[in-house]
Amino acid sequence: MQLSAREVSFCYQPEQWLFQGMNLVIDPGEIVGLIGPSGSGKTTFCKLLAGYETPVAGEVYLGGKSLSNKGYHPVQLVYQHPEKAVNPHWKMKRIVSEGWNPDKETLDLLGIEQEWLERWPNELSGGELQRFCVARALGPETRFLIADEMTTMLDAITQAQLWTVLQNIARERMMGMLVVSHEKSLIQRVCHRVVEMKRAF
Ligand SMILES: Nc1ncnc2c1ncn2[C@@H]1O[C@H](COP(=O)(O)OP(=O)(O)OP(=O)(O)O)[C@@H](O)[C@H]1O
Repeated sequence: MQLSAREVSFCYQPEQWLFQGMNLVIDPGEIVGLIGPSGSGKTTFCKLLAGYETPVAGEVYLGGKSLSNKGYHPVQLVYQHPEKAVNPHWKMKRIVSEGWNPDKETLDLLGIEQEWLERWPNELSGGELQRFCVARALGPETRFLIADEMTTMLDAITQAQLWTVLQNIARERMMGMLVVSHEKSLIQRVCHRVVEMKRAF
């Protein structure tokens, strides 16, 4: 099952195009890097792939079909700020189980300690919280993971751990990934190929 953007164009204001005619195909198990200047629309493109925004022109397909917003979304997005991606009024146990019930093996792989499940989001570090956001996104129905500056705020050890786990999962499950980062070394290390987003203006 491929994830593909075909001739996708997007603008927040009429006629003020952020990008036009963007094409991208990601194969199962493939890890693609997305780079480009600040403000070129990388995050917006990620949101289109994950179904958070709808293209103004063109279309995003998953397995040849238009994206559906019903049920568990097979394209999951994890972004830079985990604290903005969780409900502060829920304990971690409930947050991590929003889309599926992560098994102990997945939690262990991501270095999530059982005791953290009983905590509130503000009782965890950014790195600990991001591990939960990754676990939440890795349901068995996830076919593609969109990682938008996912480890930018984390220390080097946590970064390395998370990427090693995700590379293994991508290979074992044939899960495709799009990795957005300004860090060239990370992109080179993790991705099979790189595409560049250019400003439309
Ligand atoms: N909801 C919104 N409404 C209006 N404009 C927006 C909205 N979200 C983003 N923008 C604008 O769209 C442009 C692209 O933003 P986006 O976050 O997609 O870029 P980016 O390439 O991911 O940038 P960075 O590398 O700095 O994270 C920016 O100029 C931004 O101000």
